[in-house]
Amino acid sequence: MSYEDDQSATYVGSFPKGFGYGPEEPELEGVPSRGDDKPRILLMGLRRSGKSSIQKVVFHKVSPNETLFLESTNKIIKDDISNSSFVQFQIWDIPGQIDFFDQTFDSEYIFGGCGALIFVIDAQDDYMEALSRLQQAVTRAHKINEAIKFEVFIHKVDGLSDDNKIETQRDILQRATDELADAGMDNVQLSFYLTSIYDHSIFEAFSKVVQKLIPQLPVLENLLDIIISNSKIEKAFLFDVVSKIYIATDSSPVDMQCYELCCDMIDVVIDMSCIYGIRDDGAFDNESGSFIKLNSGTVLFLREVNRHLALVCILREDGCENRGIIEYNFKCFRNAIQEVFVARNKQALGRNGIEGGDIGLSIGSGGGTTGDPRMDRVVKSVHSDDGDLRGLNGTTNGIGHGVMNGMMDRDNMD
Ligand SMILES: Nc1nc2c(ncn2[C@@H]2O[C@H](COP(=O)(O)OP(=O)(O)OP(=O)(O)O)[C@@H](O)[C@H]2O)c(=O)[nH]1
Repeated sequence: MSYEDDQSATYVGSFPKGFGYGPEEPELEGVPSRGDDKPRILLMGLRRSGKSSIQKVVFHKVSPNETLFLESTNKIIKDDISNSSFVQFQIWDIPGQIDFFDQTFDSEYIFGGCGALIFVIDAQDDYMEALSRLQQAVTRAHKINEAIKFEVFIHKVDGLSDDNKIETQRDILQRATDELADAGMDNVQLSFYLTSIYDHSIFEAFSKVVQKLIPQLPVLENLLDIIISNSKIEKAFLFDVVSKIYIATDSSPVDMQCYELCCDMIDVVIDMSCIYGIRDDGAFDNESGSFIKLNSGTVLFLREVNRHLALVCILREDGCENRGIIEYNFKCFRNAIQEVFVARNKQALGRNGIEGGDIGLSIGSGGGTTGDPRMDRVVKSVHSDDGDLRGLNGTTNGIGHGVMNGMMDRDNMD
């Protein structure tokens, strides 16, 4: 068994040249590349279950139909996904025929540095063999590395009716947990997802897998909660633009249609930028953004956070009467994200500056401080009794920022 890097997997298929997973954004300069110590995601499952297709569709913009004739993988393919600071990992595509008990399979090495193991089960096929392989893989991997997150993709569900999907998921979940219990591993948690490369389900599932590997997730979620509550936004996603996986969202539940709408918005903006953008490499720059009103009374708002990250929000038309406040709050949000990057970089460099953990703690504690003074400046848009829109300084911690308050106060402006 050879462990070669797949050179062909380092560019982004149909995306404009220069807008792939290129070098990290400038703010990461100086941070040593962590290479093999990046979180590793293993893609496992029987042959032809769809592992390579998933990887190609999600991270290399291959269209689902192009996967129809993919050749079977016969060696471990490593794919380095080094995008924004929050999206950095390796995906290892493990061939379906691999034997975990073979001496050439270095399970200590493979499972040892693994953050998540995705096991793909073909829901259109008989899955009994897949379930026994799943149990073998989980048992082996858990013995070596108890921290691994186990994610089961019940895949190719596009071929099943809605009732059949639910029934298949219930059956697989039941059997998989029973088998693990029989093997004395009932303490191991498996997460199940219904997926298909022919719709957004695979992106949604991958989003959730990747989020579990982002240590700053609670911080990001909190920042999103703050911006939505202060800007009359209904739902906000922080997207990795290239893959269209969302690396964080606010704490309200995710509705699949909203997610799809936001993905479509990214496509529209990228397409427009590529066609009419002034830069040769098209796509995103720090002025990228868009405000789209739909005839349903919904408004989509997209702003670039950095070269690979975008904030995409959904709001009601009456919630964007004062767009200035939203734009202003977005700037606070962008600065806050920037500070999270800085903290992360400092951590990566092992310096004793701001520590990412500290930020996470102070936000997560709900004690009122965001841990990030810039986010405390978020301006809250509220309707006063007389119907006026007023800008108030952030109520997240009660820390006053008189200047900002004065700037955004509608009465003062009048
Ligand atoms: N209907 C349907 N077909 C899929 C889906 N995902 C993958 N396929 C098809 O499944 C077949 C096998 O996909 P691969 O990605 O090569 O499978 P693999 O698991 O990597 O296979 P090995 O390399 O042999 O381990 C291809 O013809 C894909 O087009 C899906 O979501 N729905």
